[in-house]
Amino acid sequence: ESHVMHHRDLRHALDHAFQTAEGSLAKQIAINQEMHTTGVDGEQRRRRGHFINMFGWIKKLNVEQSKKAFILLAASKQISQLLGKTIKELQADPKFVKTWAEFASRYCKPRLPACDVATRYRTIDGSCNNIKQITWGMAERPQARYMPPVYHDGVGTPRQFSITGSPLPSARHVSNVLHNGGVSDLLEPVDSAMVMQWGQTLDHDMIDTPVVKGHKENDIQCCRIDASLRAKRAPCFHIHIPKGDPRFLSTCMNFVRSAPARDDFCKIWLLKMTDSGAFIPTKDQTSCERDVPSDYCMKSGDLRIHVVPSLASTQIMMLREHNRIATILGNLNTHWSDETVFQETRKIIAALNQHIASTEYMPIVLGVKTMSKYGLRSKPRGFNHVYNPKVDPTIRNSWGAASFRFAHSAVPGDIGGVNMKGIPRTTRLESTFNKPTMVLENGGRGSDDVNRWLTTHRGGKQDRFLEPAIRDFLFLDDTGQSFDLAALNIQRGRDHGIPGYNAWRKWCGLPVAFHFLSKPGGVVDIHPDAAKALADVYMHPDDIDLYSVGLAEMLLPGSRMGPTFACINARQFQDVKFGDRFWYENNYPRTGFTFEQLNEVKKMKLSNIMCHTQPTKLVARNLFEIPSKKNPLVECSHLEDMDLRHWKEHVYMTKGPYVPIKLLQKYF
Ligand code: HEM
Repeated sequence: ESHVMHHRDLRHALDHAFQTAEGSLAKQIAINQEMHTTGVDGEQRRRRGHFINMFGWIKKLNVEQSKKAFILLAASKQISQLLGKTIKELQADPKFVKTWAEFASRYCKPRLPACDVATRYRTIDGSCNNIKQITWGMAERPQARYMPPVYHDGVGTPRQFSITGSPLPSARHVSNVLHNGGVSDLLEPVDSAMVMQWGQTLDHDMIDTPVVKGHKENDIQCCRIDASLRAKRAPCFHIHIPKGDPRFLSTCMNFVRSAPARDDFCKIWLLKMTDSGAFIPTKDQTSCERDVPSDYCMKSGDLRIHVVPSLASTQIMMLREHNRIATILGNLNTHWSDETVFQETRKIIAALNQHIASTEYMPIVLGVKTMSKYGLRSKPRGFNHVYNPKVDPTIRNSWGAASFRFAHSAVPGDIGGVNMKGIPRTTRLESTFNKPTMVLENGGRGSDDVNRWLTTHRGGKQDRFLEPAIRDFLFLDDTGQSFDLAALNIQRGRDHGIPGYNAWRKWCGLPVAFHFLSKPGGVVDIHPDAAKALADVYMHPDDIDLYSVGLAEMLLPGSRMGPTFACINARQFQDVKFGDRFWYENNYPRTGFTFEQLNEVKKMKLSNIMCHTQPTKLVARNLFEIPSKKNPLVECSHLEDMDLRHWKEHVYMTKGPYVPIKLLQKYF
């Protein structure tokens, strides 16, 4: 009927919908202010809520965008109610879509950056990487999707029912049955804890600190009222805690935000550091807990740096490497401006990140076979020109909210340090959350001990179980309350509208499951024990939350994940690689490396960086595997190292005048 609806009536309805939405926003702001003063769920528990919220921090810049997004979502719900039509039906009506776009336009003019397409370097926010689609992969943009979302109401309420009609199990219940301890059916890995840690470091680089707890202006949404990105609706998204649960858990989870994405592996490693090589203090001293008077919260470019000492320690390693390289380049090229030294160094650090991810990290977690299938292997030498301007590198929410959280299972229950004499000590992980003490000991040299520990001790087993440190005691506070990371992940998936198991199996070209048995027609990639646990909590294989089932699948040989996670993770890395104009192996004279420079980058391993940045004399060549006969400790001086003399004012720095945009577009 809507297409026969009188134009004036439609305008009237839309007017009403937007006015109501503005009203709801005002109410929401009042609730938020209340939350801000009382903590997420009450005065006493303020601190724990504060830390979980840091994963959804609000930056001033995005508050306005967030408000607009809220209005768009509220208005789309209103109009759907007013006209008695589903969003899908409305989207199919061209007249409606046109009028909606007109009304929505004032809420969704994207703030587009001005691009200097001739620049040699990545922009800070990742914009203009793709010359035609300048926001692809840019920071602070909504996440994209591989598949349309699945919401209870088709707009934004998380899934609540099984396809059979009965209620979905509570996220905590799933966590209790599927992710709690138990004897693993998998082999003991030789992975060092650095595998786990590098994963988190990489992930935090690819998904910048989520800044908006609501979705931002989104041009797609404006034209199609596509609620694929969500707005914050209420202070709390409750996780039902089953009766008799042994833990005193918070039932309240902060809301999804459309986490911004970065297309590259490149964080701006701040140049400013303390004399002993740690991050300097930040102005905001509330982003960590200071147990010792000399502790301080660090300024690193990512608020989440304190979450575990091992994250801060690896970031410090990269900070020092940046400054080491910058010093050498500055001495080699005394006539370069500060900016040139900074940018050339930043370019090398980004390349090292991509190189280590592709040649050391991914072969372990994805496995070489999957990497080959998705074109993810770097060439041992020389260029490997892969850029394809049609590929959108934007982070997909199935990756951020589910599949790349796979390594939460490898988070060990202990964390520790190994001092210069090789003497180790360990602490329970839960006593270190958000505390910089371990890292800042000895003026920041505590991080060296942590890095030595990470590379010489095993990580947690990659299976479907999470350590109590994060499943029961995440962000434990004085009142004894905490979070369950597995439950958060499951709930987050529903919050993001991530479709269930079979939808992903189909998307990946894998057989779908009609029953819970580990035989044809069933959950063939799942061990019978795990399949039984799944059958205990879910009514139908279609319903299974992606995070849980991804962990439950048996690992592909030579990898740390099952076929469904491997498919989504590999696809995301593929998009990030092929959609990156600045991919380190690309053969572009202005923006890329010279042949010689690239080969220097390709000599490097994480062990080189470790040797450069801390007074460690002995390292294993492969820092992702604990030292063994096969992977013995060697002297740092025995490692092949990169020669930065190839960066002495090279022809590529001076060559060529400004290239007109038209020409460039043709060229790329
Ligand atoms: C070392 C201990 C770790 C802790 C304490 C930790 C904790 C957390 C927390 C609290 C969240 C937010 C949960 C939510 O509210 O949705 C999160 C998100 C996430 N974690 Fe972890 N994590 C750890 C390690 C890892 C590792 C090893 C990986 C992967 C290799 C990883 C990947 C992710 C990803 C991809 C997200 C989503 C990030 C976003 O959307 O911004 N984490 N983690």
